[in-house]
Amino acid sequence: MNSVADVWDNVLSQLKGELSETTIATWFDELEAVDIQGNTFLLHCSNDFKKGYIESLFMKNIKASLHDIFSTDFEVKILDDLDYAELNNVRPNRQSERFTSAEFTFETFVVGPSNKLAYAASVSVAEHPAQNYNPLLIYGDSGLGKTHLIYAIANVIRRNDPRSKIAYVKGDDLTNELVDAIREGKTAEMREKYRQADLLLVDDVQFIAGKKQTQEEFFHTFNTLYESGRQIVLTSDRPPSEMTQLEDRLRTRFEWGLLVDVAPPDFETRLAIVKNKAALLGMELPDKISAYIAENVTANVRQLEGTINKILAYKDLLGNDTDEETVTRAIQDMLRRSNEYVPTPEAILEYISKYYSLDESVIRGQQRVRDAVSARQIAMYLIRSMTNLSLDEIGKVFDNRDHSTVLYSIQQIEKKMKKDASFAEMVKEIKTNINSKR
Ligand SMILES: Nc1ncnc2c1ncn2[C@@H]1O[C@H](COP(=O)(O)OP(=O)(O)OP(=O)(O)O)[C@@H](O)[C@H]1O
Repeated sequence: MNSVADVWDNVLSQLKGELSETTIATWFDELEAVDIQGNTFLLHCSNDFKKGYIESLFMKNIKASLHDIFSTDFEVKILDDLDYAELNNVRPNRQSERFTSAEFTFETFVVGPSNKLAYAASVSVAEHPAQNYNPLLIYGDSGLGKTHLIYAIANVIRRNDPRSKIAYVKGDDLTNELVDAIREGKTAEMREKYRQADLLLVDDVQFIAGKKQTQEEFFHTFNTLYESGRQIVLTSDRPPSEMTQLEDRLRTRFEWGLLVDVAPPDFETRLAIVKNKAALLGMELPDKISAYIAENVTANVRQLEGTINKILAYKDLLGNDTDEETVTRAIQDMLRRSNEYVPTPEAILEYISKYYSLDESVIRGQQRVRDAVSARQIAMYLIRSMTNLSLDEIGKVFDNRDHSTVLYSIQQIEKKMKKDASFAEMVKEIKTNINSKR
């Protein structure tokens, strides 16, 4: 099942077992599936009369079918034209909010030897777009501030010219978006969106490598923007020379402008980041404690942030001061997570298949029997939380499902774990057992 529309097709075929063909043809013909948001399935119907009729007579049937498909309860909401238009308008605004957020700015970015070149290049691009470095490509390991810097660029450009069109996309989403656009016959709209941008930001561009059609589209978008003097900023986890599956014509273009790397911060920078983050959270950390954190959490800034968030949570939960014991506990938690054994998706599937006594092919496949659905969702959740696979890559493991189906499954498990302690315990136990197989 690959999209909301596929889910809806499934619901309709289930309803055929309960309602007559005429009923379905008469009342359901103007309904279209729009989205799944959390546990709410959104439909749209322009005809108010039919909408009201379905709401009063058939909601139970729709909910029951969704329950059969996903083994969980759903709310169903039918949007009228006004709601529907609102839903579509809200989305673009959300993205632009990130560019005006005070969180990811140059002011909140701590500069040190490991990132000063990337910082200086970003400031230059923000102040003089498409003049000095086009494209700008920032590369480096995860959690070292690449996304922070491109948001900061967008922030300045938006501030200097509130009308500037900024397009932001993640490399893996670009492929998904293209697939959807092709399916819905909307490639022209998609092109328009990116080729009109004054500033194009592509985060984790390495994900387009090896994707033939995405690279083809991106090549033309790149050329259009570049030739008309618009700024392009890319981030990736490696330099273009190491993107083995990237087409040469893109590789050379990525290298036209400036390549800058971000490296793990040194002790002084880590210390400054710890102090900054703590201050932003309104927490006072004794110098000794800040230094202790900076000495022990060294891999990346995301871990430093995670440690500070944990200390804050312990303080809120336990009401204790930031003594060395609390901090050590928070750091150990962080480090344990980062040193964890990383199982392969195959190892996770193998364990779940035994646990549920289900054939692996059933878990990977499309069958919707109850156990298979739960086993599949748990497997997706565990692969996401125990490996570094992207949603897209996980989808491939499960019969080429798309990333939104994977995301949906993961959210279901997260919600169920929050609501149901014994279920959470069971998932934890499966995880521990997989970990113990190292
Ligand atoms: N030098 C820095 N100063 C302040 N905060 C930083 C710095 N570097 C990173 N951060 C913070 O660390 C977190 C992770 O950074 P970010 O998301 O930018 O990493 P990334 O390099 O894009 O990683 P990924 O490749 O995984 O997306 C963010 O909350 C960011 O604000």
